[in-house]
Amino acid sequence: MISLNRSSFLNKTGISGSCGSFSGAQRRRSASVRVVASSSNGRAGDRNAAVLVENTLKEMREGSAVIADVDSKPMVGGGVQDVYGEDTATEDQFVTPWSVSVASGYSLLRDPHHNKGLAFTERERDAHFLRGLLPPTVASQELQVKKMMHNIRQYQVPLQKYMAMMDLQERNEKLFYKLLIDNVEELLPIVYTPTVGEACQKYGSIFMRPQGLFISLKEKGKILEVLRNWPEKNIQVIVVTDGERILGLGDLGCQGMGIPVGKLSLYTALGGVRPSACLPITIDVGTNNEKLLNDEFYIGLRQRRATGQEYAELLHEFMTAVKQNYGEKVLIQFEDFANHNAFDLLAKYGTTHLVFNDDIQGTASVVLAGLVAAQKLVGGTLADHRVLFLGAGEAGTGIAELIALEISKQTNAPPEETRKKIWLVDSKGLIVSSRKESLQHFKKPWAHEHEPIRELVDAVKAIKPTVLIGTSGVGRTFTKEVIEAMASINERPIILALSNPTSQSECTADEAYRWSKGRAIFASGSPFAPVEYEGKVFVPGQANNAYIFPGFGLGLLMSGAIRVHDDMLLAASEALAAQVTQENFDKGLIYPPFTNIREISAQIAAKVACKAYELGLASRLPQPIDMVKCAESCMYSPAYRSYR
Ligand SMILES: O=C([O-])CC(=O)C(=O)O
Ligand SMILES: [Mg+2]
Repeated sequence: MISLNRSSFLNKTGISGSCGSFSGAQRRRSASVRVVASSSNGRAGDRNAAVLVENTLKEMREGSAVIADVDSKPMVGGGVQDVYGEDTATEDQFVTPWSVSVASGYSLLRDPHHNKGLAFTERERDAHFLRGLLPPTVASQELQVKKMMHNIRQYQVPLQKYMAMMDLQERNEKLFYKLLIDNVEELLPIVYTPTVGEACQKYGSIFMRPQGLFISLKEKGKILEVLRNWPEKNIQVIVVTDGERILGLGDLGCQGMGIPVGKLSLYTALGGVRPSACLPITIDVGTNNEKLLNDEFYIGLRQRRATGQEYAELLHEFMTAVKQNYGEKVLIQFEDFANHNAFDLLAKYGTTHLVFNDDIQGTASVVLAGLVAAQKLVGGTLADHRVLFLGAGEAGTGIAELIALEISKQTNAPPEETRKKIWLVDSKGLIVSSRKESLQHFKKPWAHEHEPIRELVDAVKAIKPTVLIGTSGVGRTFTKEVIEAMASINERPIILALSNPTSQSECTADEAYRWSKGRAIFASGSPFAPVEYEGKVFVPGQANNAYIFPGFGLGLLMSGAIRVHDDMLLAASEALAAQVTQENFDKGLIYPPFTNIREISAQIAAKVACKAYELGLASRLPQPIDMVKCAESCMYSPAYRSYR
């Protein structure tokens, strides 16, 4: 192992003085540079490492170094500048030495960011001390993909496929993303809903290696230190959960970690954000899930959930530490918090941090996109619709609000008026004004004048909605009677069963098509296979926020946005709706397939970034001329790089 202090670093590299391609900020920070090269084999390793350090520093000047913080492309800008976090660096990083690790030999094979397995070329095997550590054959990345897909398809049980994918992510990150990008439709249900839900339920017993950062009540007062234990310094997106409402599966405590990990792998695969810029975090304040508390394999704090001031203080320390450590342009995505915290956190930090709640805002944006697109199939405008929700939590009220906002924009009517087209049913029945006093604050705008109605089917008959949306988290609640009632009112009823995973879906695709006699325009949160009904094949759409958040986040990062604004959500919806082709409409689809998701994400990112500039919320100047090109050019590529 070799450590170079500042003077030998500068002497050896010749960086002092002109500083080559290093920027002013990097130069200032060079006082804290420590270059560490390690090898597994003692003195020979030291010699090898010295050579590597020389070479790497040379390559760093040329901008082509194989160093731990660099993925194939920097997020924005060029050369090595982003490696040093020029835009996200805070004063504090001046006193935190960061190190550039040069892995070689055995440690290179064990480093998931750089490992290529059998794809290391002969020259690379010589140059990086890999001789003998690999069998003789050299394989292409394409062959590796083929082999991995073959292996994954052998597994009958989805959870086994999930574990194989997680194992790959920990072993060879680029191959993991190549697999996911090239086989997105097949692998999305594995690394994401529905399988990720089962993985969270069984997280303790399938736990092998920790992923992400765990911040529990034990870390109170030390969260900044915990953040600094994470190896990557240039973080741009954090997905954080407290595990209280994981999909529609309820409180899974610390085992909710599967969700931030899964969401961030989509940030990279679907949105092109560098993996090293992504940080999954689970905040563990306990769990009220008795089964987990009594499970000997449970990995979290064995106590009931902290609430009130204790909860608020921990969250506040977290939010403060994130800003202090990563600056104000790090995107914090709240995921799968329970209603009572989700709305409060968004309101509390929406004005001081770059925060986005995927369940409230991401889901709203994807559903609005579907409804905008559906106008091509049903005719008319959004303002012609009456919408009924089953479920009045984050997703339900979030979607309702965004629809009302869009109709207001289209018609110039105030939201108080446009909200009247939208009705919600919760566990007590239709939300009506006579219930107003006892309602949680986020339900109050939806308490319209009407007599109380207990059952969903009666609400359908009374309200006569054109659109029925399930956000209840309770499976099989769109019964035959409910769907038949929708079909008797509408020629083409729009039915969205959004709860996840599949077990919690309000109805299946088969039920929606069969009970509506093939007339429903149907989409669901979790994927369903195509359905054959009376000799015709119906392909259900997937109304999942995965269409939105990766491109939305990319747009925020591209523009250096400092706050999220509702108009950006509307822009994302319009961009997504515009991607639905005539061919998709001909199949009854209101969403494009996931196969082209990276192009779709680039379009969404471009529109979101444009809106950020328009609203004066973008900090990255000058504004790019061609936003789509800019989005595409800063997307991460999973292709192997050549290590000279
Ligand atoms: O994760 C998903 O599939 C969608 C989502 O945010 C949720 O259901 O909470
Ligand atoms: Mg969610």
